[in-house]
Amino acid sequence: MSDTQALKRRAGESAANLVEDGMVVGLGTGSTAAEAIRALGDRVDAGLDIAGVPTSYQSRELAREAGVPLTTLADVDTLGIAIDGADQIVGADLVKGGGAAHAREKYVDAAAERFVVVADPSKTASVLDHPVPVEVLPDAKPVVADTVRNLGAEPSLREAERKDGPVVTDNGNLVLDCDFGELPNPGATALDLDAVPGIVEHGVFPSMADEVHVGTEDGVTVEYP
Ligand SMILES: O=C[C@H](O)[C@H](O)[C@H](O)COP(=O)(O)O
Repeated sequence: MSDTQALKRRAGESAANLVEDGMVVGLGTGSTAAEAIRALGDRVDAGLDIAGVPTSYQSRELAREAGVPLTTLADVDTLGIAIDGADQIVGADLVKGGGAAHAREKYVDAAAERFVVVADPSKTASVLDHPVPVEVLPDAKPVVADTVRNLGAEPSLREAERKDGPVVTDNGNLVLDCDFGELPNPGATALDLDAVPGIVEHGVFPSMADEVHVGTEDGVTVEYP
């Protein structure tokens, strides 16, 4: 395991330890959330009684492998906690969607009573400036690209690494990575993008994190932004 992955594991285990018997847990996507899912699987093996709501194909398959029972939002009354990674973190503001899972992540993370972000130290910053992943309906790509240019961003279609052509999300859509430079007011950028027809969801998660667990060489730092 790389040094960075070991830090992600620390963060994931720390968040997984917050989960209590009887809880429904939102299962985030990505290499850090994966560590939390594996740690939850170990706790289920030891007798913890929970159900997980996956946010992607990846998190569903990983939860199955780890032995975490699964459910859906439609089948539960409350979601006690969601554990998810992030591409960049400034206080409670996040940019997410490096794995193109941000649409499902956003409604699951928002539905949780407690949204816990897990990360390695490279994810924390003093200002958000990560390109914003924007999931678009395929036919809407040209008009959404024009609109985000008018909003001041440079969009680029996310290409797949191991297939010819673009990334297609779990929902059958495309992703435009939109470089706005700095995002001094993430809430305003989120509202701008919310209003664009053809956008399914974007990766600005303003004021959403309740807790941030960062794995470090010495342990885990926990912030309550
Ligand atoms: O779409 C993917 C998600 O938003 C991930 O949670 C995010 O990209 C962070 O992933 P990782 O923990 O692998 O850096």
